[in-house]
Order: sequence, then structure tokens, then C-alpha cells
Amino acid sequence: MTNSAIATDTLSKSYGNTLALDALTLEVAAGEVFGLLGHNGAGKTTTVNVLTTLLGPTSGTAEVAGHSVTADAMGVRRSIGYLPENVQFYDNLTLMENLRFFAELSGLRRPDQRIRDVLRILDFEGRDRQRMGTFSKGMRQRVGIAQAILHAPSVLFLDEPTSGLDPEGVRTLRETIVRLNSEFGMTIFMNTHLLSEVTKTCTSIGILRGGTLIHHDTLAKTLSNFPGEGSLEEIYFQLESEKVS
Ligand SMILES: Nc1ncnc2c1ncn2[C@@H]1O[C@H](COP(=O)(O)OP(=O)(O)OP(=O)(O)O)[C@@H](O)[C@H]1O
Repeated sequence: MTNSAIATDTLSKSYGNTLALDALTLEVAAGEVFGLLGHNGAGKTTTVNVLTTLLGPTSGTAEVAGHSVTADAMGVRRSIGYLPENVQFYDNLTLMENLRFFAELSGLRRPDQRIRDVLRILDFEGRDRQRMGTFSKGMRQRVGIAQAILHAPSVLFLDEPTSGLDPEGVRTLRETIVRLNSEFGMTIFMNTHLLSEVTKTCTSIGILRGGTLIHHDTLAKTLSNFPGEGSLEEIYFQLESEKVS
């Protein structure tokens, strides 16, 4: 038995003739904050879409929280939360009304109690009657996280969570991610382009290039294995530009 939150074996996904994900074999241990990096079109969103069961794989296997994405997609969905890159809300409804709507959709037994807990976890107390349309982009991202964790998932997927946020929004979101991981033990899997955030948040990283995983290690080992490079950004560009052997 392993304590993998995510385990894939030669997982591939094609769109017609485009091989977007090429035999991905990856393990993310429970309790990690994993950052998936790569240029535009590298296959990051495809990976998240397959792991969250939005898309079926073309071949290979993947388990999330111990459930197969193909044989037990419902088990996966019950165990995960997902913040898409562009999360949508009902702007004319309040924060509470939005969360109640999503809580009812996911069939929560005592939605109001859980919503109150989640509002407290995300420091939204006192804002539950505020209309969503008045929230900043950073706050909307955190409401997206609130929505994603209503059913207390063990694994949380975030697709470009800091995209379009100002520095304060980025910092607050980072604190939220770190807190969900350290206080509530959630495994976090995030796609991101923001390497400075990866350095501050992630415990391990993977780099995809053209659908192939070209690097996977803990952040600490990645940094120590490239002592000549000043930052993760420089390491990333070095790895990304290396010739495929
Ligand atoms: N629905 C689709 N139909 C056809 N090709 C697609 C589809 N979705 C993605 N692709 C292609 O698959 C490859 C991987 O795309 P994907 O969106 O997974 O990359 P990404 O790393 O998330 O990129 P980005 O950082 O721009 O979001 C790209 O070549 C893309 O053009």
C-alpha cells in the first residue's frame, strides 16, 4: 500500500491526431502541494481534466484518492475539489446564496453548518450577505476555493489559481493554499505559470513539455541539484530547453 493521493501509469490523452499527454507516470503523495509546470500547450489542463474525470484518458490508468478515474469516476469526484481557471458565480446572488446553491447541488446534508465552517476557514465571516458581483478577482478565486471544498475533499485541484490576480490577491491565495494543506491536510495539485509562487508554496514539482513529463522531484531536491542556478525560473528554463535524448 502506498499513500499516494494521485498515481498515474502511462496515462495518455489524444485529441484526434494531437497527443496532448504522452504516457504520464506520476505519483503525488498525500499531503503534498504539487505544482505542474510547462509552457502553453504542454498538457497541464489536459492532465487536470483527466484526473478530475472531466475527460476520459485515451490509454493508461490513473487513481485519485484511491479511486480509478475510469472505473470509479464518482468515487474520484466525491474525493476531490476543483477550481477551474475561470470560475463562474451568480453575481446577483450573495456569497451565502451562491454557496448554498452549490452545496445543494452536491447533496450536502447540513449545508448551512458546513458553509459557515468554510467561510470561517477562508476568513469570509461577515461577508455572507455581500453580492458576488461586488467581490474582487482575488476574493472570487477564494470563493471558488470555498465552493470546491464544501464537501471536505482530500485532494484539491487548482488550474492557474493566481492568473489575473494582483500581488495582494496572490499573497492571500497563497496563504489559503498553504493553510488548507497544513491545517486540513489537503493534498493540492496545481497548474501554474507563476514560478515565484511555486517556490513559496509547492513541496514538489513536475514539468511537462509537449505532453511528456521531463522532470519530477521535490522542490528542495530540484533546487539543490542545480546549485549553479539562482532560481527556480532559471532551472525551469534550463530543463525546458534541454534536448530530448
Ligand atoms: N479540446 C481540444 N481539442 C483539440 N486539441 C486540444 C484540445 N484541448 C487541448 N488541445 C491541445 O492539446 C495540447 C495540450 O493542451 P493543454 O490545454 O492541456 O495545455 P496547457 O499546458 O494547459 O496549456 P495552457 O498553459 O495554455 O493552458 C495543446 O496542443 C492543445 O492545443
